[in-house]
Amino acid sequence: MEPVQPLTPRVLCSVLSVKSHSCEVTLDSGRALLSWKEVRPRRGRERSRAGACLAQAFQRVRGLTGTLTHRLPSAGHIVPVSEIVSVGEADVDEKYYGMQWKHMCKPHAFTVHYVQRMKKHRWRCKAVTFWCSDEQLYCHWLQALNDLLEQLACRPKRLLVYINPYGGKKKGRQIYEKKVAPLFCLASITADVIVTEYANHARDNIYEVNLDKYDGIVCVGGDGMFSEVLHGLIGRIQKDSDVDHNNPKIPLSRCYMRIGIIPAGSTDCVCFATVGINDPVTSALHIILGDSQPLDVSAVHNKKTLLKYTVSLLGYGFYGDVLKGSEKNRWLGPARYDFSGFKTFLSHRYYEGTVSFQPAKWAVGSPRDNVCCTAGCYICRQSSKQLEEQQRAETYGLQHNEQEENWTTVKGKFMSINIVVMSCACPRSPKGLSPAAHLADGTADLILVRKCSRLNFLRHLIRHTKSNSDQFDFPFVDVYRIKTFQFTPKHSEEDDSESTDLGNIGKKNFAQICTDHPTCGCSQLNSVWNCDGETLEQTAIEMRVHCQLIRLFARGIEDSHKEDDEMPSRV
Ligand SMILES: Nc1ncnc2c1ncn2[C@@H]1O[C@H](COP(=O)(O)OP(=O)(O)OP(=O)(O)O)[C@@H](O)[C@H]1O
Repeated sequence: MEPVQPLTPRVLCSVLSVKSHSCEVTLDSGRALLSWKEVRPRRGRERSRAGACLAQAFQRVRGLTGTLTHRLPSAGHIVPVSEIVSVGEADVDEKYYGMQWKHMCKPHAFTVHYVQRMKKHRWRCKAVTFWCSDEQLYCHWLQALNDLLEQLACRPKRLLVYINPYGGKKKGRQIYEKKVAPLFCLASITADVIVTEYANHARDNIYEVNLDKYDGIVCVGGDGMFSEVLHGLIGRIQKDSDVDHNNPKIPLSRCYMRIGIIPAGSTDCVCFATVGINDPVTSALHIILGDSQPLDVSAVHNKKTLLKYTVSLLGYGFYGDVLKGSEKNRWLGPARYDFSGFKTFLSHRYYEGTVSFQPAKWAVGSPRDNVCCTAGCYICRQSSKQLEEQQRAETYGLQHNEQEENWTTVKGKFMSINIVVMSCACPRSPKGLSPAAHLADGTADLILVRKCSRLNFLRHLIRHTKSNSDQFDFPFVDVYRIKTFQFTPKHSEEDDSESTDLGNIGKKNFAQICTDHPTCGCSQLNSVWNCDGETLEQTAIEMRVHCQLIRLFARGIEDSHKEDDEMPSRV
């Protein structure tokens, strides 16, 4: 005979005390909700024994007779169990105990730490302490809450943390120690911390470390640091599964280990676009809750060599030049991007080349449909289903041959060519470069800005900063939803290096001079690619989007209207 399991009640309800107020506290295991609400004494009726007793005790201590009920707001609090950070025995302060509970036997208290949503997607960890006089009841509550938390299998227990001590304002280590480590400790997460000693330390370390020990990798730094971890993890997974990532046509193995980003850089674009804010505490809480957001990754190749992976921007022309210019002025800190942006705008360069791409015909959305990617995005979920079907088909040898699908080619002179895998929203441009781009739909948005006047280009740029204007609504801007892309500059590197033509050599040298003296008005032949904040040496590239290749400890940007509705009221 099977042992009989003790029956845990689906709903646990008790009158406990919160900050000297009697509250009806309910734990609904079925719906995984914890709620508490003040017990209001009704006129002409007696209070519950425990409630009356507690209220009297506090009234006596504080001399609040007759005023207690007026001081309490009536609305309650509801916290999903999935948003509880931890539950633990509370310190029963001697002084507090002596003063307020002296008429009772020994009080017992437990504290629930939970996520509270603030404005603009910011999260904070709040605490509420529940008091009761009955030890058995107290144990029952602790047990019930901890049992429910134990069932949340998505929560990480052991993390590998890389800190870039030189990213952004060089506060990575401080941010981790002061804001993040205490929260991890509260949530009983153990972390192995590595403070990087050189660029690419994290990437190289990921190739060597035993990843089975960890439930996730966390990087403390900016987009550059995230990119390091991304390259390390994707590279490691391909190596372990014998996939040649230098072959641009080959499907890559997906990485199921999640990456968390604690923002501490000059640009925290990936964090901002996946969480909605670059705030270390908010990101730490998303990690603790075990959020999981799939993310598309594009692989950029030159012939048969992998150059880089990108999750945000692959930009040629304006954004390539801004990055190149900013690198000369690193000493300016984050202000280097403004300075370089201004200089690049004044130089007003355009570049010639041929763009070819395969449109994502199967995609559910389009770049101009105004459907933004939010937490639980319908479009990304559709892609997850399609991806599963595709994988199933591949298992049965029914491979889909995309080589045969049509390519579109555009030749011309471009101010900028941007391919964005996500919206690229950041504090400066809250909508991003392509507001309707999705995090995990297996596509990228290609934005072609053809040669135009300086004024028109300025108008296009300014629209990125306004929430109600369409930056694509110009005759010189085209936007496409794509899955693969190729670019051949008019003056390819090979032509330049192999050519012995005197005219070409002269042109090349002249272009070099003019790069350093942009005000002379002649055009530099080629720009550089800005690949998630790093320059690529090659200009002739091909790119392919890999649907949901990695996962982040994030959930996408929560709908702010929904967020306001869900914002619990205070007791
Ligand atoms: N210990 C280290 N010393 C020097 N460079 C490092 C170190 N650790 C990491 N890096 C490199 O520093 C670069 C910038 O890091 P990070 O992104 O954290 O800061 P940032 O100020 O935001 O820079 P970015 O301009 O890339 O946004 C990354 O490319 C990373 O590879």
